[in-house]
Amino acid sequence: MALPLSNGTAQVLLCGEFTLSTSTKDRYSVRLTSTELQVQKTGQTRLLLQLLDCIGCRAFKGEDSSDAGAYFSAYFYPFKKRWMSSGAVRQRVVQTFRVEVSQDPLENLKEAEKWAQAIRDSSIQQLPKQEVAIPDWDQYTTLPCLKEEELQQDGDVYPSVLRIPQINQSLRRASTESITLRAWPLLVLVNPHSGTGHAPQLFHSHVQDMLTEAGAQYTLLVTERQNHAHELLREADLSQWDALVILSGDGLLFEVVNGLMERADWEDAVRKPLGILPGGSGNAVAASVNHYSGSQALSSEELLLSCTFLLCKGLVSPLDLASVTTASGQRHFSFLSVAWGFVSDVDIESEKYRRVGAARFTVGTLMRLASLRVYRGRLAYLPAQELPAPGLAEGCPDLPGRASLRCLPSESHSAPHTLYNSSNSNNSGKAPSPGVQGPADTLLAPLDQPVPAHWTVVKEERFVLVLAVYQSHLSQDLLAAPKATLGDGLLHLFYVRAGISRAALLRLFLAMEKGTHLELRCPHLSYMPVRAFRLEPCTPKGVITVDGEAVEYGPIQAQVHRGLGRLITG
Ligand SMILES: Nc1ncnc2c1ncn2[C@@H]1O[C@H](COP(=O)(O)OP(=O)(O)OP(=O)(O)O)[C@@H](O)[C@H]1O
Repeated sequence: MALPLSNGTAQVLLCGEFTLSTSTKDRYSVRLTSTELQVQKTGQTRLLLQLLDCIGCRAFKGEDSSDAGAYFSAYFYPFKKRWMSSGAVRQRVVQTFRVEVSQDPLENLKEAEKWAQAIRDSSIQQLPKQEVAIPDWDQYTTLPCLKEEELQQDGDVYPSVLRIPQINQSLRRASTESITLRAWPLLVLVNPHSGTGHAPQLFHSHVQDMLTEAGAQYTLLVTERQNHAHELLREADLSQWDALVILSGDGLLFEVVNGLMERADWEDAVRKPLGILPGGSGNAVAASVNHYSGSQALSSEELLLSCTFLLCKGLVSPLDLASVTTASGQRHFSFLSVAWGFVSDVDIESEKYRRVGAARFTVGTLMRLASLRVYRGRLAYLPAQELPAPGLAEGCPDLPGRASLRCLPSESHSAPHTLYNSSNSNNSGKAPSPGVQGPADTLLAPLDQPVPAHWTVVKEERFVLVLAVYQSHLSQDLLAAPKATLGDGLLHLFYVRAGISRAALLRLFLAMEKGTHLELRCPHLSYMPVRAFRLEPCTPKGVITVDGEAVEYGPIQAQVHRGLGRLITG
């Protein structure tokens, strides 16, 4: 029988009449279309639940053995107005129906399973459209370096005309694959030391039920020490998981990425989709993922719920990684930032205030402002406009489009599994020794040689901070690069020259909370999108951080590898 169209566009897939689990008295007419679940009690307004907001659906028998009926529950997380404050946040809505189409309990369960399967399949089709931003360089202007005479020593007087960075993005779309749904095995890594030390509790109170609702099968691993995840991911058999999920700050993600990049099979390993859930202090990548999804800025448990929802939807996007090399030849793979000066000092010095959570950065900022330092060094970069947008890194041919992790073809997940990959062990039984792996840095000259002639060398040598960031957020409260998008192949390079007043610097950071710092037209602030940069500190002591982790202090350089990794986003 051909089913009618529901509203002129969406095809009605299933129709039925059920009671609610809570009351078997009233009957509800339920229709599943390709975009929504419609629920109506006779004579009442129709309730419409968007499948875009649905993370899963399951069928089950009643607890009472004398109950012949079966049930299905669908889990939705629509945006709802906040109670007592502005804005809307996702909130859980569960619809449970009782199915009794026959006297036979098995028949009823079959019918409930048919509905649950159809709701799950249709929800997965309802992924947000896949969009990847490709910078249009004609529309892309940078904040120019000013001539010395344009600078005011106190930093509070700004020139009247300054070009502000703008990016007009042309959007390329790719279609979502759709293949039969299956349970998806995840490794969830939780850092009990991150943030205020409550990540394991957050997992149990907020995350695990949603993963179950989404049909995920997870292995939970609470890290026992620093570098535990790094060592594990360097050797683990990755074939048993569809994705690696990190409930922590950015530091544990850094361990995971670098563990994967130290494997002999790094090219495949780094393509394992990564999910990030905020359980740390800064939570920059989690805040960025929330931002890319179009949601308003959130923090704490609201951010966790939003990121868990996005994780459950399972949409995978390309993730740029920067290869960062230090003077001793160490190579780190970075997804977030390289910082020197004010930002890295605040990050590391505020470690002792960890117990106050994200507020540790505010305390650290105020303290460092009180004794503002100037750092001497040389900075050079390769402007992004110098090169066409780089192709994606070798080994990731099917991006930059986004695809649903939950629609990918089944891999074989043969049991039993150990955490370690036996094929990685040699005959002596020793773990393989880690080494520097990864794609060649074709844009960089060796650190002991001058930068290539076509690079731009910054004239100034006295800085308050140098910061390269490649996600929108530097922390959940700092929208540092509002135009940054996933897989844009750009390092967003900022530097603040010495001479800025404390008040002006504070204004910059306050404006950064809304992402409007470039609009302040501060003459001490420079910004440009680059593909590579080199920083050579002359100040003998200092802190350089990569993704918020302190690394060897001294000359350092980086180049972007577009779309080398993959991140689960919304
Ligand atoms: N079990 C553990 N015990 C101690 N340290 C750990 C453990 N597991 C991981 N770490 C380390 O804890 C440090 C802090 O973790 P992480 O960066 O994730 O949290 P955070 O600093 O609170 O958050 P953010 O980086 O977002 O500000 C990292 O250097 C990480 O390597």
